[in-house]
Amino acid sequence: MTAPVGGDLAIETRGLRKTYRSVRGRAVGVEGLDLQVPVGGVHGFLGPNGSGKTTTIRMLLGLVRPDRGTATIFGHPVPRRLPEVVGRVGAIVESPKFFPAFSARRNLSLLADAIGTPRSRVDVVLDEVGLTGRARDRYRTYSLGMKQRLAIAATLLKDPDLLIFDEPTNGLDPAGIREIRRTMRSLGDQGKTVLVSSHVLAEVEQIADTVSIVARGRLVASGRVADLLGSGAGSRAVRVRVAPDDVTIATSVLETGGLLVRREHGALLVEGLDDAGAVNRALGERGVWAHELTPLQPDLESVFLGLTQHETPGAPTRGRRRRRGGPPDPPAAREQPSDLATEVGA
Ligand SMILES: Nc1ncnc2c1ncn2[C@@H]1O[C@H](COP(=O)(O)OP(=O)(O)OP(=O)(O)O)[C@@H](O)[C@H]1O
Repeated sequence: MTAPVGGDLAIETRGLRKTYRSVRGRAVGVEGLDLQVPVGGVHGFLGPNGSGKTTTIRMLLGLVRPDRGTATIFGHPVPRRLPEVVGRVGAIVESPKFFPAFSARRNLSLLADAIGTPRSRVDVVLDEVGLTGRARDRYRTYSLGMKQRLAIAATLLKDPDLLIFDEPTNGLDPAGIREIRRTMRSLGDQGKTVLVSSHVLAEVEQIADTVSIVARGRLVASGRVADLLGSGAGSRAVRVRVAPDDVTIATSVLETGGLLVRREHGALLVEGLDDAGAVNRALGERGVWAHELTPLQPDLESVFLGLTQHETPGAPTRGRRRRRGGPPDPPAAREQPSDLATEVGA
């Protein structure tokens, strides 16, 4: 198991389970989920489509009743004691409704009145999400990204300590995604806790301090992003450059040594090694000298794929299984550092 994320927890679930009625009996939404979200910073809640992220968030917010298990927000059991803590929580689960013909400022002012928040907060939150310059324009003229930022602004009106965003960048273009990311990071830097669900790893990798990875309703890994990426544990792939005339012999030497070699942009991507020095040695023994030998760090995407791709229904969720047949797994998927084979769900 990775090192505990430590300190107080904004969210904790234990053995959380939710099934839905389906034509084929009961479908599992969440299966015994143990989740720990530390106070402060951005926590990525990651998993493929249908892995139970939305169901979990809906249970935390009292929108869906769990079959079993417990959940707390800032130590308050939810949904039972949700009223005690709801003032500290802002969430976007579905697209909120705004009046299309009203400006952002007018929409937020109405909302501030409705929830009993001073109107002075409106300009603060518009600034927070970078909408000050467009605050007087009608909502219907906004891009999708701006609409989503306004939704975030609405959740910030009551200055919550915990923000829960379910796939907030869905459908946005790269500029919109960047804006939302920037906003979430800034909230995390202010000491707020941001739980952001996503199935797009690359997005979360850049802003999350800690992550939980779920597959088929269960936790398969959690911890600090740096730990999950195996920092200090070494990389199991290297990029090798040799003289163009040596590419064929270098490929043959390395493949004979049991390594997987791919050509990529004029370089060789070598996978399946325990020690990058072995590549150098093997080449040197055949009189081939590398111009470049760069260990490659696995990214969160490959960690995620390694942990979630091979989950099969009813299978245990600890560790990973190798695919039968087919090409070898990518480096991070094939050989995770031991702290990746976390058993937080255990
Ligand atoms: N209201 C419902 N009725 C029946 N099954 C449901 C319902 N809501 C969710 N499910 C099922 O529960 C499982 C988990 O769904 P959920 O939406 O929580 O996953 P998710 O990780 O949020 O997925 P996505 O990234 O696609 O939003 C899926 O198999 C889904 O089909």
